[in-house]
Amino acid sequence: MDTNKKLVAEKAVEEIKDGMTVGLGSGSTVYWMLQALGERVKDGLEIVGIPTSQKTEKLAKELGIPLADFSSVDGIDLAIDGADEVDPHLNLLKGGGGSLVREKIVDILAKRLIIIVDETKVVDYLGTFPLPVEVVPFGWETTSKRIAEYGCLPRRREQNGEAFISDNGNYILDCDFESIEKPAELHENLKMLVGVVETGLFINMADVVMVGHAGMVDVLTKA
Ligand SMILES: O=C(CO)[C@H](O)[C@H](O)COP(=O)(O)O
Repeated sequence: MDTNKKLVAEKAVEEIKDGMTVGLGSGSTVYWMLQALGERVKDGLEIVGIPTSQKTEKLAKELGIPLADFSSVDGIDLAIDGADEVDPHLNLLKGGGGSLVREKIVDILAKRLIIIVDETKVVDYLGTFPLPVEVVPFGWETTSKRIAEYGCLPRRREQNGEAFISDNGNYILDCDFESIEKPAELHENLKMLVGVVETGLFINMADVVMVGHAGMVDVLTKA
């Protein structure tokens, strides 16, 4: 399985050129992207990265990938990120690693967003993977009940028996919808709820999805 993740990650890194400011996504597929990018930087590639999570920041530093101060960059040329699900319209469900807010802030700024996944992530409808929704801790039980009215079962994410805390100091509710037929509408409705910071639905954001399967890479582009 990791062979496909590595393959697709290496293919995406070929798109990075000298002088670019690059959004660095999060997750186990992005791990391979960072490894390949670290090698290219060692060979002289000159780029700066904007990490989307503390984990990515730490790994990028270890690999010698130069990072920019986000507040000082004019724009992002290219972002490369993973996803938990991709639908036929290239809408995404993300946040399995809990980094959805920073990922969305960085990915939305990028002139081009490349998503790297293996074939297990490609679905007809989003929602088999529970939708991560980041909420502020204050009054989270109330927020959770209001989210549930949209037809899901929200569960607060736990780690080592404690509430999982995002890089932004918030909780993540994993919301089991089973199937999301209208992701754009659902995203807009959930965003309207006070207490919701962001949802893991990335609508109309990806320009390219690279899918690794059976030792090959399929490139899906927006119709
Ligand atoms: O959204 C994410 C983290 O918040 C990741 O991109 C997503 O979970 C995919 O991760 P992986 O490549 O490990 O399957």
